Amino acid sequence: MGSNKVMDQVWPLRAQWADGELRLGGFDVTQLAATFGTPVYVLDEDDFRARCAAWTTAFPDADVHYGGKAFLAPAVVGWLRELGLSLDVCSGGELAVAQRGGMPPERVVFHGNNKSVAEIERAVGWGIGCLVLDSFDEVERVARAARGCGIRQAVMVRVKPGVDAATHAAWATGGEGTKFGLSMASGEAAEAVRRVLAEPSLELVGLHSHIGSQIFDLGSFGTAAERMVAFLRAVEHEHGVAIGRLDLGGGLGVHYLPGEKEAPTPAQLAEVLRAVVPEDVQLALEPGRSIVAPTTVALYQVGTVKGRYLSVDGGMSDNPRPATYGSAYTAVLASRTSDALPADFTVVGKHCETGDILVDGIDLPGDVRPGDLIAIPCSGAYQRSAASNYNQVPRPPVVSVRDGVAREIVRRETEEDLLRLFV
Ligand SMILES: Cc1ncc(COP(=O)(O)O)c(C=O)c1O
Ligand SMILES: N[C@@H](CCCC[NH3+])C(=O)O
Repeated sequence: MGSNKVMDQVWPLRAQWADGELRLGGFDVTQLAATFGTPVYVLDEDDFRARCAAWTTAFPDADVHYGGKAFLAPAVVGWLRELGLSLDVCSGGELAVAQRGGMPPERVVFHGNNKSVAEIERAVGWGIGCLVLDSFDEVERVARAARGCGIRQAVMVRVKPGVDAATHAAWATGGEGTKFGLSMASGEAAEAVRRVLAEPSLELVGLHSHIGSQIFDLGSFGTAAERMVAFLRAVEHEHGVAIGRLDLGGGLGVHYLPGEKEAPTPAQLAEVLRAVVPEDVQLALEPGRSIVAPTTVALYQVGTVKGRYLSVDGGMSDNPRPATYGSAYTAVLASRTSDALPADFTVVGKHCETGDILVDGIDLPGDVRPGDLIAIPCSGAYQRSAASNYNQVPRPPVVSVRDGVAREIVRRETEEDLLRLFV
């Protein structure tokens, strides 16, 4: 067990193996577990900041909107604000977190295929930077809300570019079959543009596409960009207007397992897009997973060891990804070293389903025992943000570590929190 087991891209940049245990942001995992309990999500704030900087450096002239759905908290909003990033939200709840975190409204973009009238009115009334229109219904609804506020609302139209990028079917959003956006091929998107331009209370500032999430093939981003640029030029030609902005969404993939070849970087994506997007078009991007996933490690305590089953104190309620999508993770014994021969374990949670598996088949020291801490890296995206209270299990906290300070940015949920919902 050497330090090399935390040198892989799946770990936060400053994860170390020191004095026989895993250290995150300068804190031993046993210390973090003693202070905050387990399960706990530990987020390395410096790593988060460095990954944001990698995007803004790779795209110095673009607007980088962090995809808040991956993981959002008011503290995160504060970091984004400081770092000059903007924010993409897709619900009233995410909007509320943006507001709590003090994000200026003009730096927020609101997505979603079914924003409620109340959400639209709230966003417009707040002075939100932009709404991304996803249907003809929304063209009318947002126009009405803007008229009601006596303003002209900046909007984009979400377009299906017809790009089927290689990823899990549930995360692919660029093809004709998706529920998101309006079809370029069928003429629906062009019709939406016409309707927007006919509404005096709407200002068409750009076009938007997002081809999906966890995508490694840069060529797919390039193809989508080419189609969107061609569409943008066609719209400009048809209507004699300049559409200054192209938002190409998020979706850059990360690796969850050690030893895989390096994931594509923002700089590599920038190279591909620079070759396609003309200089007079302002680019916007919406990375979520690629910023936050590798910054965070999930820490669990082993409760029971039964044959190959290693049961920990969390599970599918705090990380639904393996049970939902069959997503693969790695895990390490984090609280001590061991010379015991490795054995093949299945790390399972405490929920009442056989499918409540966190890591399906992993070599861990054969003497792993109750009380040990297990760390699962690359746990920052779509885990705590997608957590549930299945089996009335309270959701774990998120602790950020930086500069010798470890603090809860999302506190642990309590049973009182759960009981407060019942009438
Ligand atoms: C519109 C939009 N933008 C950005 C994102 C963020 O994607 P990712 O976390 O894969 O970067 C998503 C989620 O897939 C999305 O739906
Ligand atoms: N929830 C998915 C990603 C969804 C992408 C959101 N638009 C995941 O866990 O990877």
